Amino acid sequence: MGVSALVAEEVQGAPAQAHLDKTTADWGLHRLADGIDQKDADTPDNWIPRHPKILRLTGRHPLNCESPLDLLLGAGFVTPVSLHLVRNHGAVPKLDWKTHRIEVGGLVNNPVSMSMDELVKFPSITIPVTVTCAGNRRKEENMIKKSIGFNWGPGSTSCTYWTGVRLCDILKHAGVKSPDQGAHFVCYRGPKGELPKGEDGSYGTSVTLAAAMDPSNDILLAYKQNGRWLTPDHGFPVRMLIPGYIGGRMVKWLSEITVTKEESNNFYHYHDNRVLPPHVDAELAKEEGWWFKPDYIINELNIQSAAARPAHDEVVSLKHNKPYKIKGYSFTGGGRKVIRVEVSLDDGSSWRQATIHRFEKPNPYGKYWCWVFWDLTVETFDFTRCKEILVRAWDSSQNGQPAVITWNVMGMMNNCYFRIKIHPHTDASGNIGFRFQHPAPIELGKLGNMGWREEEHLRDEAIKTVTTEVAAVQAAAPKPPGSKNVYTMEEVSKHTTEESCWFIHNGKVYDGTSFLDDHPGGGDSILINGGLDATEEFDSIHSTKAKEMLKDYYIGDLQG
Ligand code: HEM
Repeated sequence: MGVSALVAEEVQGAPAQAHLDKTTADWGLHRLADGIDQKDADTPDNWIPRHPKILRLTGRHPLNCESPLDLLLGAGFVTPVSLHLVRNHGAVPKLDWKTHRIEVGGLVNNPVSMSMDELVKFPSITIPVTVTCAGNRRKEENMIKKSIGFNWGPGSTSCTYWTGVRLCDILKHAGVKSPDQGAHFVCYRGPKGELPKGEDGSYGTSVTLAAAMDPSNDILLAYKQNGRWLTPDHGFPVRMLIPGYIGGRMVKWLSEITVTKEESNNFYHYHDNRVLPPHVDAELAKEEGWWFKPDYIINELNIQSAAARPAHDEVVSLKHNKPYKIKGYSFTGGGRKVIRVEVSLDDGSSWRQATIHRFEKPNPYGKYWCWVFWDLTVETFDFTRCKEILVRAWDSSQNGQPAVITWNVMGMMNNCYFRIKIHPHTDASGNIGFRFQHPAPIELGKLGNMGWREEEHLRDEAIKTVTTEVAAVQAAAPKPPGSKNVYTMEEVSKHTTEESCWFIHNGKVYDGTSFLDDHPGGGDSILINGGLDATEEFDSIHSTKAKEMLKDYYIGDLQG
């Protein structure tokens, strides 16, 4: 069976409902995306159906997306696969069920090369798991200072059923050696040559052998999501699934598992998914070897909560005092339980307890893998007495959320209080009420408004611009059209190939040709912007360091 046949296949019956309250999942919603989005048309992913409403966070390619909060939570406890967040570092590999193999080796007595047909013969389990990118809510951090990661909103979390074979069963089958015999880690990776960096261009990482062998952790080689074979974006034909861990450890397109003495030496294991102290920027991290200090790795998710209602830019009338339901999600990591969600309408002086809606039962070892939804009913007049809605949660280890952000260079694990500002609002007919403003939503509000952290950021940036860039621009004499380094749009649009690839950023023309092979985001992401204005896409993705690098590729200005 080829990829397209598998993707198009009908639901194979809903998965076992062992951990689910049957009334909560609307299986009718769980259809896959059924068409090629025009945004993918001229990218290497032009064979993958994707939902038109996903929010693309790194332009058209590679796909990194989350869904608008309203749509995500509106879909219920189980997220439709087409709305599930996607984190791709490059083009999606085109793999075939029939030829794909998983090699299991290293410190094992019987190395195994396993086909997919062989893998699915092992006993499997089906469990609901919330998968979250460690960069969830990174945009809020980036508004304080740009990290090296692109903007994620609060929607980079999703919950689906996953079906797969336990990693511990596969390791036992291969005759895994014991810690006494030097076995301490399980390393695993996707296909070689997939990504621009690292020795073999694969995305790989590791977990401890102790975690891998513990059946209470439910670590799976997953091959189905919501009852269907995986889609290409989610790792077809098989991926690692580690409940309660950050998404970055759940390697897709799983190709090799190796039991080792040391943790993974893959480039992405060290240079991704770390929380470094706030004084460490990208340069210092490299200079002082911070990427290799073992204490800064992140595995288990931290306690998190966010509100979907009131939505960003939602307006509530004050004509009558009415009940209003504030609602959102919360999750935590490591199998812990979310035990408390609290809302403050008085700047944190007092906290009201929200009602938690829990849809899963713990696994047989008492561990929880899924988000909860919560709500709290207040009265609209309550909003007259406050400027902000604050939300925070607690888990069963008494971990709470901090009030403020601690910035880190990768912009990861931001779980500060979710803060929604409340502004007085008068509509066109003179009715008074309130408008709500989220911190840093990915899409603009209906009224065209941005988040409050973005507004603060823009104010800071504007001050910097006035003092530096504008002064420099004013000092430079304007160049007449047709002179050596002023280009028309028509001229720029001719440079779209590997031999000559130009693009525009903020009215300046850049020649990215010589950087195609070395670009950390892959040559394709620059190529598909060849001849175009890439300002918006470039700014949403890149760090300050990357922006500084641009000047090396500057060749002139755009006419006008
Ligand atoms: C010569 C121009 C460019 C330079 C110097 C450059 C530099 C970089 C650098 C240093 C990174 C690593 C992350 C960071 O430090 O921000 C990166 C990542 C990336 N860049 Fe560029 N870039 C260029 C052009 C572009 C263009 C035009 C696009 C498309 C709009 C693009 C898309 C990406 C993507 C998708 C990533 C990967 C993000 C991820 O997966 O984390 N780049 N680039």
